[in-house]
Amino acid sequence: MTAPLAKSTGEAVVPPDTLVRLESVSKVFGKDDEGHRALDDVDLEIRRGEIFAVIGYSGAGKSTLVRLINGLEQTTSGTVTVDGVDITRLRGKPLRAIRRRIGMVFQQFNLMRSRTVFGNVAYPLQLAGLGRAEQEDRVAELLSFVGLLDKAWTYPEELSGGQKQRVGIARALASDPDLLLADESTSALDPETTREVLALLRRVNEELGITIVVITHEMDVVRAIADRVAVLDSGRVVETGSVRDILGAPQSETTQRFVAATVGNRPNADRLQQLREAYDDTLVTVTVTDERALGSVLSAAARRHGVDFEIVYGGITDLKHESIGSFTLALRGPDTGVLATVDALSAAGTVEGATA
Ligand SMILES: Nc1ncnc2c1ncn2[C@@H]1O[C@H](COP(=O)(O)OP(=O)(O)OP(=O)(O)O)[C@@H](O)[C@H]1O
Repeated sequence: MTAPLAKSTGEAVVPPDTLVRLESVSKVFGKDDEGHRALDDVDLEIRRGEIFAVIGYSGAGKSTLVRLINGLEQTTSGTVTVDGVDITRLRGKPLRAIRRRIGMVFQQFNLMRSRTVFGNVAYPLQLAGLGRAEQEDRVAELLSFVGLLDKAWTYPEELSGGQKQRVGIARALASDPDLLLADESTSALDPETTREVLALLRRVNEELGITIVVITHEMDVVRAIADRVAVLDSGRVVETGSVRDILGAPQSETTQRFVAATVGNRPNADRLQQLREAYDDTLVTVTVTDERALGSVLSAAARRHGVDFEIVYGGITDLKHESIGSFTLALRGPDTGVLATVDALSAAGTVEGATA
């Protein structure tokens, strides 16, 4: 089963590897001057083949963003382009054609209780007018992909939350979408089931080549699955970049809060103050993607500069394909040696907070 990506219309001015682009998008609910600005001047670019996460607290505008991408809502200003087609003012048949190429996965699964698993997954195929035999083949293919072939004749209420979500994913894949929008798709699940569903979404991305937009309020989800992430705060994108960069060196206060809640390897301001009081030495926090490089810098520092070190805080965080380590070090030794060590650490990673 493959999901061939439809070709762009050719009229597009967007780069060919961009599947979704939002340009200066604002969405105001209610009257313009006294209305509520759910999204405010948002620019985003989602590339073909990636898993892109949008993270934000409740009310940040995440669901509104999803509804704009799948054409359920229209922008107040700005444009949304999907595969080269500006969908901002599309209506009727052309809009439906684009929407068929976008699959949706929901937090509450949205399965029909009166239909079996088969009936739920077959539903979009029925709507598309496929014959019974074709429906059966396709549903069998989809259910074996999500590991639920043996549950075809079961009703949703007999399934666990994780199984329900796997049915939801199978149904979303039924029409061979180019893009899957997963709106808080693991928020109703326990941690173990969350891991299973995220692993399935990764297979959807890697084996079927489907671009995925993951909407979440949990940095753990971003960390486990995404390539890039945008941080949404009160309707604005406050930071966007690779997961590695965002987790390694979060810039905005909102991002720092998300990262601190998940990663736990960077001291917060209070903890840093306690460490400063407890250690007379130079304290630095160094973030690296190659822990071995850090090890060799530190052993060279001891040898060449007579600088001793102690790890006073830190740890390693696993990302999708790599890991990042963040370590707060107390460096002690001659001033010139400590400075030379900080320089060498800067070459191995990102160094922050050198305090004498
Ligand atoms: N149809 C609507 N009419 C009026 N206000 C709306 C509408 N939809 C959303 N809003 C408001 O827009 C803001 C953003 O809502 P949205 O649902 O997009 O946020 P969210 O980040 O998805 O939050 P949550 O995680 O709680 O679902 C909220 O203040 C919300 O109350």
